[in-house]
Amino acid sequence: MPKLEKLTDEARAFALASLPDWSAVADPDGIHRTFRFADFTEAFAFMTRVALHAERADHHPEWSNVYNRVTITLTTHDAGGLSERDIALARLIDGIVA
Ligand SMILES: C[C@H](O)[C@H](O)[C@H]1CNC2=NC(N)=NC(=O)C2=N1
Repeated sequence: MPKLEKLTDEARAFALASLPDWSAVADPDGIHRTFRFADFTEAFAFMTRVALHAERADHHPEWSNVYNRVTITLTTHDAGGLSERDIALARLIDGIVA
């Protein structure tokens, strides 16, 4: 399982450079991405896939859904900020929508 500690500034910059569709957010300290789908069914199917992975990894997104739009913030509550677990989940999510 990826490490729980908050990423150093250097590790954070390195990770974000490889996740061009995600942007850093300050409160909570994490990363953010908005997804748009054809309709609610597509959006919810995506959320279901992410949810199953999140539960398996015991690492869960902060997210909301309005019709075909899903907004996700990834942050590690137990670390008080961005950790490798968020980076791993972001990569997994990118893989799902790719
Ligand atoms: C007890 C359980 O392992 C923890 O509460 C997990 C659950 N999911 C989590 N998800 C996220 N995003 N951050 C956490 O710190 C976290 N902790």
